Amino acid sequence: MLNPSVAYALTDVGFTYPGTAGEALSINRLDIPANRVTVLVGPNGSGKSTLLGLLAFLHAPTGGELLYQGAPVNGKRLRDYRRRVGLVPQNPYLLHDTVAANVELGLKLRGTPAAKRRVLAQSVMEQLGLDRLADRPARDLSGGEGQKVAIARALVLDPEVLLFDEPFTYLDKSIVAEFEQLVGVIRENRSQTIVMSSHDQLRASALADKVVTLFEGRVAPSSLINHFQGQVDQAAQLFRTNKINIAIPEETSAGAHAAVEANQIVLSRQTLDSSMRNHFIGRITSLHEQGGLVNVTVQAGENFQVLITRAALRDLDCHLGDEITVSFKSSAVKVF
Ligand SMILES: Nc1ncnc2c1ncn2[C@@H]1O[C@H](COP(=O)(O)OP(=O)(O)OP(=O)(O)O)[C@@H](O)[C@H]1O
Repeated sequence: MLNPSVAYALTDVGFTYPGTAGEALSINRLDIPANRVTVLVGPNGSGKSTLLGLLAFLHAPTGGELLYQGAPVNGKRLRDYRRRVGLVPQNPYLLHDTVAANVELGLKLRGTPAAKRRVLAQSVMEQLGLDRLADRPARDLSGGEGQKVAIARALVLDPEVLLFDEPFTYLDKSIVAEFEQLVGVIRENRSQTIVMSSHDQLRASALADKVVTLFEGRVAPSSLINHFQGQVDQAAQLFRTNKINIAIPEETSAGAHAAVEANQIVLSRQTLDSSMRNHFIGRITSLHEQGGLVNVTVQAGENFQVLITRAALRDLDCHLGDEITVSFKSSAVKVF
């Protein structure tokens, strides 16, 4: 049944690049909410660009079912669907022409009259601070400016979905702030579906209504901010990395990866007397502000990243290099 709050629904979706042996993507179940911001995070090669390619209808899944607004997407109608979304790729292709001509490109291909094209492009260029560059050859632009042109080219078509592949890669700090503002406005208006990929999990989380973590082509059960490799010792109910042993939920049987959300970890000066089964004593190796919270890195055998409020940090009265205990429940550990 059509659920208007879901833009894309994926069931058992697989994708294999032609001529390759293994699946680049294998997703059991994933909904992308409509008119919300979804961020895809995950390490290099985890499948973010491949998934964006499916959501942009560049290619059809090689297995499973992809529904867009409740309708199944198949190879035949990909071109029609493609017109409804705007993809800004990691390395956008720019024409040997002016910035304005590049921004107008999609409109031109759709047969929009020249006068209307100019008005629409002008408005988007102003919004992105590109208007002063309108007559410059696009090929002479910096990486960040080129990325902005590609963003403008997608925005000007007013698509139902905007897809951004690693928008932070080339953007310098001030442009990132502008981009975040733009996404914030679209998010508040609830007028378009946005899906973007990012390496920067914490920055992306601050922008997102939903964060999807990909790992080896699959959707991971947790973010990978605290991600450890090792193996399960089921008898001892432990996940053993080669540095520490982490208490895990009873029912866990196998998995070579364990992850704990940064906000599930508690910091304390002394080891807490609590029901939490995981306690590791370590030292603070970095402290920095992140989206109104403080990101504390603790080296306690493994590196742990913990997000706490500024008030909590003040109460703890801890500083760089101090000894500190990280604690979390076994139920906070996701093994996969
Ligand atoms: N055109 C292609 N042909 C064959 N294999 C590909 C192709 N593009 C990607 N792959 C493979 O598919 C897997 C997923 O790659 P993808 O580019 O989707 O990951 P990603 O998460 O976007 O990575 P990155 O963060 O490095 O951009 C990788 O194993 C990659 O080598």
